[in-house]
Amino acid sequence: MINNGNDHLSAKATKRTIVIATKNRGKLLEFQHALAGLDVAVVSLLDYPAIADIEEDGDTFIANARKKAETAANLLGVPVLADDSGLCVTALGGAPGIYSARYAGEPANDAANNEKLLQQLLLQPSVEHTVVREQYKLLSKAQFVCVLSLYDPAERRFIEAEGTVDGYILDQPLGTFGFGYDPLFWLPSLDKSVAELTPTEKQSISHRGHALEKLLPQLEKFI
Ligand SMILES: O=P(O)(O)OP(=O)(O)OP(=O)(O)OC[C@H]1O[C@@H](n2cnc3c(O)ncnc32)[C@H](O)[C@@H]1O
Ligand SMILES: [Mg+2]
Repeated sequence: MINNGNDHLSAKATKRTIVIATKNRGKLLEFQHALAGLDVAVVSLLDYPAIADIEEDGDTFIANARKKAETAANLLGVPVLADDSGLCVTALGGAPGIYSARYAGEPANDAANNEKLLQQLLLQPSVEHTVVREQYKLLSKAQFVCVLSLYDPAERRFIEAEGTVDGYILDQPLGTFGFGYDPLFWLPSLDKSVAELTPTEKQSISHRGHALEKLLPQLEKFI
């Protein structure tokens, strides 16, 4: 158990608590929403300021998810779940991918990332221009990817799941819900952007929702 001098914080890492190795408030809200029915406190690394930022220097989503989960779990002495996710845009050869959070540089900034994404796409000669809702254009196919990894320090093992969702990149933001690239991600199956979905709707269709659904049967024994 980490000794950060705050007993009330250490006390959070007990039974009926799940720690998510994230500092992203948007992700945290989604986990809290998805796990609300389990009567479990969902806390994040924002609750443990003594834990330094974990460098995401892996080449893959899975490597980064494992590193975040294992590092935090070993420090806290409890199982920890990590999420490494991102946006892969076909016309950009899969970019920003694992670099999605800091696409426009440090510190991470959703608005700047979205602006950079549109700039990069508009430089591409191959961009598609299907029009939706009369004034929105679709610029490229894209996929959101989410890899979840839970590390259990007692058994020294990982449990993992991946989820994806396919869509298109819009030429301008649409909708106010969610976080990150949600206002630029169009779902043809719903005729909506991800940022137009309620938390429940996003969970039912998103990369994170799909990954969590797969992981849940194994996750329940840790919470
Ligand atoms: O590493 P942590 O602390 O969890 O937070 P992070 O924001 O750095 O998270 P990642 O390293 O996994 O990078 C994921 C980025 O991909 C984007 N992203 C992932 N899931 C998304 C979603 O559901 N909606 C919109 N953008 C998303 C968004 O820009 C995230 O910052
Ligand atoms: Mg990150």
